[in-house]
Parts: sequence; C-alpha cells; structure tokens
Amino acid sequence: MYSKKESRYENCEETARWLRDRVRTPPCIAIICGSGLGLLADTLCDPQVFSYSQIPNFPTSTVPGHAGELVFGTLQGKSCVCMKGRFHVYEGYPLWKVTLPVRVFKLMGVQVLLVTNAAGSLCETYRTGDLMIIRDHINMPGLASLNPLIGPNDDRFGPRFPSLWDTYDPNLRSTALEITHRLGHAKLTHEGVYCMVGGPNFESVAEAKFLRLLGADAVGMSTAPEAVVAKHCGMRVFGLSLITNRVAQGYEGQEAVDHNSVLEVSKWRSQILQDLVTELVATICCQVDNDQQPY
Ligand SMILES: O=P(O)(O)O[C@H]1O[C@H](CO)[C@@H](O)[C@H]1O
Ligand SMILES: Nc1nc2[nH]cnc2c(=O)[nH]1
Repeated sequence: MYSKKESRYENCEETARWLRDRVRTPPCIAIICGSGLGLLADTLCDPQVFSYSQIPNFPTSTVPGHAGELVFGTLQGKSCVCMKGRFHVYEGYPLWKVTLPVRVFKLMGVQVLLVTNAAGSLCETYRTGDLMIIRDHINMPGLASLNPLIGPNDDRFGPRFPSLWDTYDPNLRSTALEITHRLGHAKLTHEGVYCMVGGPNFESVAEAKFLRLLGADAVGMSTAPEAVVAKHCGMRVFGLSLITNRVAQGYEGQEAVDHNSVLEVSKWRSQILQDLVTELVATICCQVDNDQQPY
C-alpha cells in the first residue's frame, strides 16, 4: 500500500515543476470534477490541457466519466486548475497516488480545493438531482487504517496529527448556501455528511442502513482522502455532492443503481453544479504564487 520511494516529497516536486514550467499562470484554486462532472473544465478561459498520461508520476483515469485531463485556465478571472477525472482506490491505486495531485497543486501554489462528486443519498429527504454541500465526512477506509497520511510524515506538507474538525471551510459553505438561494436552487440544496466507502460495488441494503445509522447523508467512493490531504497541507476545502441516486434501504420497490445512470444524472444536473462552483470561485480571494517557492 505504502511505498516510501514513490510517495516522497521529491516526486510531487518533480511533477509540480514539470507543470509549472509549462503553464502560463500557476493556479491558486484547484477543482476536482467528479463522475460525469468534467464539463466545468470546458468553461475555463484561455485553457491549457494536459493528458494525465503526459504528466510525470501521474496515474491514468480508468473510469468512464473521468476523461483524464488536467486543464489550467481562468474562471471568473481566477487562475484555476481542473482535474477532469479523479483517481479511486477501487481502481487499484494506493491512497498516496489517489491524492498525489492535491500535493502537486499545493506545491504549485494552490490555496483552495473545490471537490465535487456523484453520490447516493441515504437521507430520506434528498432527491435524485439534489445538491449536498459537504459539512463533514466519514472516511470509512480511513477508520480502518487506509488513510493517505499513513507512513512517515513529511513536515514540509503538514503535521503528523492534523485536526479535521473544520476540514470543510465554514465560510465557503455559507457563501455557497447564499449562492444557491440567489440562483433559485435553495429547495434542492442541502448540507450534510458524506461517507466514503472503498467500492467498487454499490451498497448492500444492510450496509446502507448501517451508514445511515452512523450519521451519513450521502455515500460515494472518493473525496475524503483528497480532503484529508488538502487539509493536512493547509488548504481551504469545499466539497459538493450531486445526488445521482437513492441508496436502497429496503428490499422492495427500489431500482438498482448503475454507473450509467449515475452519469446520466450528472449530465442532466451538471449545469446547476457548474453555476454554483463558478459563482463560488468569483467570491474566493487568493493570490497567484508567481515566485518559484517552495522549490
Ligand atoms: O466520486 P466520483 O468520482 O464522483 O464517482 C462516484 O461515481 C462512481 C460510481 O458511479 C464512483 O466512482 C463514485 O465515487
Ligand atoms: N458508494 C456509492 N457511490 C456512489 N456514487 C454515486 N452513487 C453512489 C452510491 O449509491 N453509492
């Protein structure tokens, strides 16, 4: 799971330097696009696109709906990088690799991470197509020692024992809520707890009931490791789930979920999600790190 050689600071530095040598403006905001939600990246102005396969040390995307491209450009005048496709543990990647892009972004000067995902609803009042602003998460693999911070701690990234009580930035959350009201989406927006499971199977009924009892409002197979690593290295984090399906908590009258239906709902609702993220980016104050620090 953990490889000292491959997860070291110098690898992230090499990738960051490779990108920084090529991008016109280093980013101050990073956006990770969830399943089927990559269209946001197409709205960046003055884009520069890199296929993951070109980038040193980067994994490649293997999941439909994750194009496998890094797009640099500006959104609302802010210098951004968008991951059109993320990495998941179920693809066979170790957690340090799943989260490597976040550390690379940190070394490029990113201060704010916006994470989106497709998720199933466990909360009775959420409907398919709703949005959930992530207030907190339950990192199920993390609780069982599958945590991206396991291994020798490199203090250049962050402390050995980071606190996670305020991982999802309260100011970004309240600003996002205001925006959804302004855009007329208040009725379909919730704030709740995202639970990450390893996947790739969707939940059994008993598992879904168990996760609900634990306090989870939505469940997916990503996001928590990225948020943990971003918080560890001092970034502000905002998380947004698109509810693509209801998770069955009974044995009758439920429709089975599959990845195609997840992608269909993402396509249907991606404009709403894009509008919210775009408006949120407009409110974020951050400075482009133009000097070559920290390397
Ligand atoms: O979390 P994202 O990448 O949005 O993808 C979600 O959608 C896929 C299942 O359809 C899983 O990968 C789940 O995590
Ligand atoms: N684990 C999990 N991931 C999802 N991603 C989208 N929907 C779901 C779901 O119902 N369960």
